[in-house]
Amino acid sequence: MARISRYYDVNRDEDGHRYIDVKVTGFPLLHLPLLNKATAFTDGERQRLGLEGLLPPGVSSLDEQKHRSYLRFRQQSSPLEKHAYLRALQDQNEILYFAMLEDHLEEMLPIIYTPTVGEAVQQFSRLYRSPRGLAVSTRNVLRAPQLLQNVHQEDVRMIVATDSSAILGIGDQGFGGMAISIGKLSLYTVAGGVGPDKTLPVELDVGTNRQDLIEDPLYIGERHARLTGKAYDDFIDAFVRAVQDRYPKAIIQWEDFSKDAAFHVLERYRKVVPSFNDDIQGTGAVTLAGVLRACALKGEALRDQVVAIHGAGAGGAGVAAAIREGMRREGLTEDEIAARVFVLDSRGLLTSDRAMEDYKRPLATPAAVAAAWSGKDLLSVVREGRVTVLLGLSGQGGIFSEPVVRAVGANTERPVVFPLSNPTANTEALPEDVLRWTDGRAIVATGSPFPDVEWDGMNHQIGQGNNAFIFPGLGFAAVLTRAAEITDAMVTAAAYALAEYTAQAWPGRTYPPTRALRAASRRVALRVARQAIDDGVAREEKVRHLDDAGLEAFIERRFWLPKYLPYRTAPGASPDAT
Ligand SMILES: NC(=O)c1ccc[n+]([C@@H]2O[C@H](COP(=O)([O-])OP(=O)(O)OC[C@H]3O[C@@H](n4cnc5c(N)ncnc54)[C@H](O)[C@@H]3O)[C@@H](O)[C@H]2O)c1
Ligand SMILES: O=C(O)C[C@H](O)C(=O)O
Ligand SMILES: [Mn+2]
Repeated sequence: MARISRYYDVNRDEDGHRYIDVKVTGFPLLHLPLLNKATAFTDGERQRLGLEGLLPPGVSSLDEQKHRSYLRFRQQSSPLEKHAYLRALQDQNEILYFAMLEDHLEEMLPIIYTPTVGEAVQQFSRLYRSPRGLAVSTRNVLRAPQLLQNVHQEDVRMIVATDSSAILGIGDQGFGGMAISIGKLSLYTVAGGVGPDKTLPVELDVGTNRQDLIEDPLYIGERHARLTGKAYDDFIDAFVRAVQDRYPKAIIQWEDFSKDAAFHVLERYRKVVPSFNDDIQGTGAVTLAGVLRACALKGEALRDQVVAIHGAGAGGAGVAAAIREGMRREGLTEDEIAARVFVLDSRGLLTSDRAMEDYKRPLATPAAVAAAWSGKDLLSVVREGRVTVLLGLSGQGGIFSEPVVRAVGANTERPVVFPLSNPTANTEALPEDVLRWTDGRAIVATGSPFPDVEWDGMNHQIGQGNNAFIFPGLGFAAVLTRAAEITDAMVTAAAYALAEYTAQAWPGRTYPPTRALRAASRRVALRVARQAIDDGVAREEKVRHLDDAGLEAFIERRFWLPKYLPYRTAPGASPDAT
């Protein structure tokens, strides 16, 4: 039936129940993370699969295994130790890993994902224990088709690929960026319903410009400067072509490419292979959603706001484009928008009379708008532009200083301040400072998780404005509809879906709590799938004529859940043969 892996398939018995046809038995079976049930193998399975004597005699249920693993998790002494523990569990038994994650999502999300994943990236060579995903590097990219053949999965649908040139706000990380691809894909499974057998994390190791990494004897990546220009393009071309040959149904998420490469790679491939850039598009959508919610909490419209975006890289430019689109939908003209959305890079406000990279041009403020201002730095822009919404995507920890935040607070009763840079140390301002400097009037959301803030007897929930609320649902919808392309309208639909879900389920908040990530992702998936159908890019026949209820049921049925299935050996397979 479904071709899943070189090592197993999933079939249905006479009664329609799913079971796994294993082609591997004995010791190797206990070392394949997608197949290993460990102590949950039943006595019958142990006898049939050549496992007798290889496991302790006690047979555990998944619940008992979860309990045991959770106790061990709690004994780890630091977030990084916890991360390493969960990664090791993932590499031993993926069903158990995801089952536990599902039960403790809010507690474990900051461990497998932002912020701890940032540390895991930096320590990758030191933490490295076992292989996961695909490492394409300058030494093997010419054999990319063969590398893809070496992957055991037969039907990969979701790929997260990074060249590690701009990981979170911590820059070039060489091979360590693989931890980000792995972490994002865990969210695809736990929040987005994409089975782990359908996911593939990829590191595109084009080198690193970090001399300290190149000289570190423990570093496990390529030890040379990054490829640039044609050599870089040839590298990515070879990867994309090999993916298309082996996995024609795969969607690619480009992750943490530094600004120029981010835009270049997105534009070069988005019509070639269904793909999107998470930092540009996912971040744009999640920020638009949160700002729409903040406006609703203020009792105002987006079109009434003046927005400053600090940081003009992949994230900042994506956010600017999304906010502009939101204002367009509320009826503002291009000229009106240009006078309401200000983008700053490290040299200050982008104005049309200034030198800047091409991708920034469409975001520049007409020179006339700011001609009379006393300065083009952040404080001047906030004051003289009368900014009411301040968004941080510069990766510069603490750059939203007290005067800047107070200045936003002087322009509006409810200032909206979102320091969105990750990880925690790169946050532009601490939520409690923002609330203190605005006498508790600010609406605050951050990219990394922060606890609630008590101010003047009031509890302020700090929303997590992180693209984790967008990409799992966006990618899942693209997978389910077999989208030929990920259109801008699909990304925008994701933003409005998140805002709609939050308004209904969590009315007082900018973003849902992370324990609701799965429910939020389902809504995102539903709206994005609808948009894919409306845009004519859905290649999956089965979804094209479904109404919303039908589409929702389709998504629900396909949402992967961590459960052990019974095992049979394929006809002809004998114990210990592979
Ligand atoms: N919350 C989220 O979901 C989310 C998503 C994407 C990115 N981010 C964060 O945004 C930050 C930037 O990421 P990126 O992918 O855009 O990186 P990038 O390398 O593409 O861009 C960084 C940009 O920061 C700006 N910058 C640097 N120093 C500055 C300064 N002193 N003043 C003003 N601007 C300055 C520059 O314009 C630069 O282009 C990171 O910290 C990242 O974690 C958050
Ligand atoms: O990885 C995250 O937490 C969000 C975002 O993609 C980032 O680069 O910061
Ligand atoms: Mn990112």
